[in-house]
Amino acid sequence: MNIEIIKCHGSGNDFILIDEMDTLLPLTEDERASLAVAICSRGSEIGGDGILFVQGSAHADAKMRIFNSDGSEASMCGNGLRCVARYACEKLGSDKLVIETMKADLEVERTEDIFDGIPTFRVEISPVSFQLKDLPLHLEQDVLLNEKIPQLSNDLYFTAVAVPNPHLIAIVDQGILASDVQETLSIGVNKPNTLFPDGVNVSFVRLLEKNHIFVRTFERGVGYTNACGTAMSASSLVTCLHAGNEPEKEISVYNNGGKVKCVVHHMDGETKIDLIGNGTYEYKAALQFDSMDFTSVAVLNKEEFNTEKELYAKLQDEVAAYLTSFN
Ligand SMILES: N[C@@H](CCC[C@H](N)C(=O)O)C(=O)O
Repeated sequence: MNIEIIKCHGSGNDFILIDEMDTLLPLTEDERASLAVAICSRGSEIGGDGILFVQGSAHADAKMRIFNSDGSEASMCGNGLRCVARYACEKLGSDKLVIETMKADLEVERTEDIFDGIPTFRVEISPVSFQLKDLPLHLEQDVLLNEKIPQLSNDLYFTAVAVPNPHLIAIVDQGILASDVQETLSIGVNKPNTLFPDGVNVSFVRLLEKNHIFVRTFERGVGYTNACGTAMSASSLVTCLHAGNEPEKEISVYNNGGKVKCVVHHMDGETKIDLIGNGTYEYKAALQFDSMDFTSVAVLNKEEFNTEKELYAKLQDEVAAYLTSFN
């Protein structure tokens, strides 16, 4: 079987994008999961945090399905949606589309470059829910807003939010960020456990200056990634609620792969977040598989997007220089 791919990333959160808009690949659900595990493995020639399947939609312009590198399917992926937005906008010749995702149809649009020459997309992150049943998080209460979870830590204050994939967020200082607290805690809530039966994305947020934050996420189904778009959106919201950042204003969100901007909107009792950032292509190629366990792959006709990679490296240099002043 041959599969055409585009290797792409949003803030260094990297994906293998597969176009099924015209014809679905003849893959069972189990085979989609096996494909994700095989080609996302960092030991494989490709490697990635997940697969983005871009499909046709009965009612929207296109549909995104996201599989994590462990083969689990997630309801949403913010960085991935920007890559899908770019792909679908270019394919359909439009600057603004609606993309169907597992739980919502989301608006996406091409917007002003976040850095000279870098294709940039604004994607809608919604629906937002603080109801613990929507993560799920099993506690004897309905919501968790800047509160302790004694089973996890005696010191940290957590907020739980679904956007709609599940996030657990703590605002921390540099000492905690530099420690192994996040990794230990994240591994605990992503193995069989009674608090989070479906696992959870865990983010530690450092406040830099007003409307500027740093976010690191241990992703469910993956582990540490350079960045997680839904987590950066949810973290921006949490800092508006608990740390003096402002809704309706751009919040610059720095991460280990670059930076994005988020804008938190509260309208008519509903919360939505704009996630704005790059959709960068690394290369395109055809993958040739001998068998449906996808363990052996030949990468054919590889074409690199070198200019895009060079421009993105400049954004990363600028981010590194900014972050140095907080060390
Ligand atoms: N990296 C993504 C989120 C991918 C899904 C996540 N690991 C989950 O299981 O919920 C993003 O950019 O939002």
